[in-house]
Amino acid sequence: MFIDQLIKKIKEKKNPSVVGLDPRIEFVPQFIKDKYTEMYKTENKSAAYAMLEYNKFIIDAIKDIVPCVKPQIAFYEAYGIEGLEVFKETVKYAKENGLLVLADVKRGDIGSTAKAYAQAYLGGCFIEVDSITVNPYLGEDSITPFTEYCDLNKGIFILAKTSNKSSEDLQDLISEDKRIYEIVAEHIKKWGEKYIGDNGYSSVGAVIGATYPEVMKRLREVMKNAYFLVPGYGAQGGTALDVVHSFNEDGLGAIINSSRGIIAAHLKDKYKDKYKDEEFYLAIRQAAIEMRDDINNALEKNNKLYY
Ligand SMILES: O=C(O)c1cc(=O)[nH]c(=O)n1[C@@H]1O[C@H](COP(=O)(O)O)[C@@H](O)[C@H]1O
Repeated sequence: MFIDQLIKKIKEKKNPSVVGLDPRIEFVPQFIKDKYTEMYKTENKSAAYAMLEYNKFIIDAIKDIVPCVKPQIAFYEAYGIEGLEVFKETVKYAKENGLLVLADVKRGDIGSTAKAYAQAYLGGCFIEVDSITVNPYLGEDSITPFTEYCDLNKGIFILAKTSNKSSEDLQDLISEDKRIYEIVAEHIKKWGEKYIGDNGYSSVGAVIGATYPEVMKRLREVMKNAYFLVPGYGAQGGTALDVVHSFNEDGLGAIINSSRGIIAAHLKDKYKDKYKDEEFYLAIRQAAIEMRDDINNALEKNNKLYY
């Protein structure tokens, strides 16, 4: 089961965090950009391949620290065909280096179309990843084509309560005395029941923003067996003390994402003067270690540290 593989990696690395590979050209150090500007005539191609090299530096710097990476496809789509090639190469490189890949693609469509999306990402027709993010608002027949792959060692994380401010517009509305996100959570629980692995967790997980710790507490009660993917730590203001609520008492149950907070660490004042341009990846490594320690310390304080 995907979820048991994820838990195994989390335990091996003693780290319940994931680095979001969400590259922006302005994050890429000049020495890499110069190399690709010389190599390729078109701006799109040179930018995309510069981002690939930057991603590879990041993967090399964090592969012994984190269990997985979460590339968000929008940052690759923005560079067209070359961007998509770079997405595929990034996934391939991460897998070759022993990392699980949670592709953030947020798919959701009518069943027949969802089947094609599932084929593309979980069936390997475009690229084979370990899990993807899914949008639940089209209901059960839009989810089944993805959950069917959970029998084949794949997983999904379904949006329950997103980290952005405007998630309140729809997700917090009340229907029959419940918030919409609570109703979604009940569905996620039901959809995941068939896919519970050896550790008691389902390969059908939920996305809950780090920016809503109170909601996290509530949804932890609703979905005991769901693994939570928790974005919003760092750049969006979520803290280790906030995300502690996403873990169960067994110290498992959540994986916390940070993208900009890690992959742009070399641009922060804190590290800028410490590392040369060519050593940018050392700042990224240090930021990933600090995030791991920050979360583990908070778990320990709350008697939830597993290892
Ligand atoms: O599904 C996600 O990963 C996601 C859900 C959500 O509610 N909020 C959220 O920020 N994300 C993604 O998580 C990442 C957060 O990036 P940073 O804010 O840079 O750490 C981005 O890739 C977002 O698209």
